[in-house]
Amino acid sequence: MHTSTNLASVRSSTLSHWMKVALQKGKQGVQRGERPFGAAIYRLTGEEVAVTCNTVFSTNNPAAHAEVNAITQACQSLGKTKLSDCWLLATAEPCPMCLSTAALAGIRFIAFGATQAVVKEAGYGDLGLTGREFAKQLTTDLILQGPVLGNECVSFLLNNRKRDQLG
Ligand SMILES: Nc1nc2[nH]cnc2c(=O)[nH]1
Repeated sequence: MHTSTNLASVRSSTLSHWMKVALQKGKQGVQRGERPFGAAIYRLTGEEVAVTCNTVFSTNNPAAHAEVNAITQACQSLGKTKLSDCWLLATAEPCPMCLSTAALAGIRFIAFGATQAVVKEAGYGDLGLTGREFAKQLTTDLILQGPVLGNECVSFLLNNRKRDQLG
């Protein structure tokens, strides 16, 4: 796992731009009553493949995290199950479930905004293992880069703290 170097040679300004798109989608989700998480998938060439938000509430599906939705949508849109030529952008550090899904899809490049500590502070699911800790256990080589657009992503989470008690 690498946390600072960008081996996929995408400019940090490009990552910030992609993160803004994910953040915007997360904000749209909040307006519809969803939890404050957005994600996006871009090809290394710069092509936008998927932009999604958390839909746990509207689908009654605890696995409908923004990142899992993005991976599902990207695979369906590209008609394949491997996304090894893609970046995954997530407004918050992906949880172990999302990282597992990304690894299964062959994703090697992930950028996140807010850390798991902020996710926890905002009252959202803490599995006791951060994405960064989990990534170290994976046998796949993963670049997990963050924070990207950290201040904006932290504010987004903290301004939308959990009010429900449903997990
Ligand atoms: N990264 C991330 N963490 C979450 N915790 C609860 N929902 C989510 C989500 O959609 N994404």
